[in-house]
Amino acid sequence: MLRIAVPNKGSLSGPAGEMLHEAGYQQRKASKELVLVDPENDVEFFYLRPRDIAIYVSSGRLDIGITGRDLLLDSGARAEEVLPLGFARSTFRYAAKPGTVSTLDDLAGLTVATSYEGIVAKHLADKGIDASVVHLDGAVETAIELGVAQVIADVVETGTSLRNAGLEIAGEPILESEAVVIRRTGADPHGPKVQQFLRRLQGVLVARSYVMMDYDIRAEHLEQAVALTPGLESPTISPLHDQGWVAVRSMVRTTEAQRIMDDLYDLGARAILTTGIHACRL
Ligand SMILES: Nc1ncnc2c1ncn2[C@@H]1O[C@H](COP(=O)(O)OP(=O)(O)OP(=O)(O)O)[C@@H](O)[C@H]1O
Ligand SMILES: O=P(O)(O)OC[C@H]1O[C@H](OP(=O)(O)OP(=O)(O)O)[C@H](O)[C@@H]1O
Ligand SMILES: [Mg+2]
Repeated sequence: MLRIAVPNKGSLSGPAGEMLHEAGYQQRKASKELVLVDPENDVEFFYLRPRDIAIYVSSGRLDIGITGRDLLLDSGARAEEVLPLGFARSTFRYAAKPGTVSTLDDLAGLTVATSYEGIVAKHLADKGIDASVVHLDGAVETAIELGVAQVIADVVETGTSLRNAGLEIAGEPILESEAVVIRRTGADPHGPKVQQFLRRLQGVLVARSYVMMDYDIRAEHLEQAVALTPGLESPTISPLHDQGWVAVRSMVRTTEAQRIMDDLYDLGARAILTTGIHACRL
């Protein structure tokens, strides 16, 4: 049975559960459930603190886990990213009172408060900056106001938390993060159960970002139309009863669908339809 670590709370938890549900797996009904066996799919889910997931996976006791790239790197655990999942996107940045820190060199001699001590200590060492790091569990934006540090390093998504605390970003992002699937470093990458799990999640990612587009076009414009909708491999072309026309079916990116429909219409295509994809295997 495949053993999978899933975040039990925080920003990763809800979207991870939704993605697993869309991939056809049973998910827990109550947020207090810690373990769930899904016998039909031959998997067992362990709901763990997001910060602990890389450690469990690196120990080899669990086969696979969903966590944040930033949490994986911060843990220093021997686990590696195998599939980015596109949710819980954030950047990890330094911030300070306006006018106090403009370049990384200005951090020298200062104290940085963070919940991600592993990432920050490594970044400072890599850049050769001699600054102190103080570990706090959360709400680090307040550390500057309360005099515990002059700088913070934290997750930034919209920037609202920084603005509310009267802070501004200092320097370039330390890293860009999103939810990722992780495995123990060096684990057999070809195990059939793991491959099936990854294919299911990839299917969800594709279903979320593509729609199926169908349209009719005069045969003489087919090549131009196909250039607009090349599909993932190649579009399906079917004859229509009226021999001057053909029907085309192709997958297109959801974000580009409206522009492509306009361009196809201008080319003379008609009966242009898009339909959602619920699940797929590529
Ligand atoms: N506001 C946010 N937007 C997007 N991703 C976020 C946000 N806050 C945290 N994350 C991501 O969530 C993961 C951290 O999960 P974790 O559960 O520890 O913290 P949290 O979501 O801040 O929840 P909490 O602080 O309530 O425990 C990291 O990968 C981080 O990048
Ligand atoms: O840029 P924003 O959209 O404001 O998001 C970033 C904030 O979200 C997270 O905080 P959370 O609410 O999880 O509190 P925490 O600091 O206790 O983790 C993170 O630690 C930042 O504070
Ligand atoms: Mg948080």
